[in-house]
Amino acid sequence: MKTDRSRQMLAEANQYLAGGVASSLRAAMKPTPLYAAGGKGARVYDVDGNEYIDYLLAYGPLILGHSHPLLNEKVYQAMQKGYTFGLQHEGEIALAKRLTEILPCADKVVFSGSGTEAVMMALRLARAYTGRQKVVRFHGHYHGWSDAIFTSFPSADMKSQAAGSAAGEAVPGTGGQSVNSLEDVILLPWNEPDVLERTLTERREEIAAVITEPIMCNSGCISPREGYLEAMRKLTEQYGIVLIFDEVITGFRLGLGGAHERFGITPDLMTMGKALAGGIALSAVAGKNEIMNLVAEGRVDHLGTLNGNTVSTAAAMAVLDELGRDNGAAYRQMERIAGQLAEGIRSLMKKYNVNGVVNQPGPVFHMMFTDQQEVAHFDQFGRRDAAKYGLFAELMLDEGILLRPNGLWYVSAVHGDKEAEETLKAVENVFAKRPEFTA
Ligand SMILES: Cc1ncc(COP(=O)(O)O)c(C=O)c1O
Ligand SMILES: NCC(=O)CCC(=O)O
Repeated sequence: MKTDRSRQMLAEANQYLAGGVASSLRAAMKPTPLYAAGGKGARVYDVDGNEYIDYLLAYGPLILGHSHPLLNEKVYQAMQKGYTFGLQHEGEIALAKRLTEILPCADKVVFSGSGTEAVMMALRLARAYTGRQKVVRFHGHYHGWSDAIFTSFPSADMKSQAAGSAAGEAVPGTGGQSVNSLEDVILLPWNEPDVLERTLTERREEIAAVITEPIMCNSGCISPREGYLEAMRKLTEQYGIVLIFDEVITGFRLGLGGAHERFGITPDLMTMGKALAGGIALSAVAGKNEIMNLVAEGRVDHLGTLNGNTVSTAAAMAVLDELGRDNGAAYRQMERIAGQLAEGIRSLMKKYNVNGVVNQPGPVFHMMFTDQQEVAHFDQFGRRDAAKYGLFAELMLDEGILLRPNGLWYVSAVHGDKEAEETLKAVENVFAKRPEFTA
């Protein structure tokens, strides 16, 4: 695979763009960060003329794949009237109404630009609502890069998360983060009901919110243990603590109603982003009236110049139309293809004596190389062979498959049998050719 042009462009970018890439994670791609030339459907093309089946999907948003005709049409139509007004417009009412119809937890919503902002807003609402300061979050989860909650990127560096773990202390994850920013954050291991119960019971007077990914997609796509989220719901309710589901990944991906609909557990607040507008910047917080009305009452400020702009709201309506069509055909398709891939990879692991685990809760899954039988806890995720997976992702590029270097795969509604078949062939080629994967 040729990468000359991408390498040249990175060298040029480095002169003007700090770090060369637009989000720090992207620098990790081997053999070099790639430059996109375009994408169509499930495929993406780079500037060296390589074509890939895309499972990076822009880190999650491209749930309808690249350049989807309906999304293009609706965005173009919206642009003809104006990109954004700073005035109110019909599209934001339509989308807000639609979200309250499809999300079980949503009486009302507010719009913002990124998942990071949605999380900031949800935490603010929770503190205002309860009059308390502390927030419980968990090892291995990621809730955006704001000072208020950032503790390092889980798959990139486990150390800072582990450092304070015994004391429930969260440690700032990056240079420049206010050293006091996490004073109000209590960091706990996830999927441990006893630890949660003890902490919430002992510190209930101080805790405003518990924030969790309903499935730990950022670290191994680990599912909650039986009864864990139910216990979390029950305890938070009992102690008047706001339960926030961060559904920036799971929202619109595990189903139109996200993970909370799938699990039948209604959080007080939910954050969403990524897939919501199919690749155009838009995020939102949804929740129950009691909390969301703090905005209407002027007790919580919610701001953002581009919030609810015409282009992003039109894009989201198109995404929701397409995902809701034919009684959720898109979800059946994504589930089927993701299941086929996960099962196929597991059988190839067996066939070639490769030690590994694939956790596949839905159209997002995590593939790991490890000697362990299962990865059901963050500690087990920490023991996977991340470097080996990095090599695998690099070798898959040669086979025409674009993967996120950390093991997380996203499947879109336009990935079909042909893509799945080509992909499994590619996995087989890598396992067959390279002895380092065989146990
Ligand atoms: C669960 C979760 N929450 C929040 C975020 C932050 O979203 P964004 O990158 O749009 O700021 C992400 C991913 O980036 C995420 O995976
Ligand atoms: N799930 C976390 C991400 O996808 C982060 C993407 C980014 O900040 O570039």
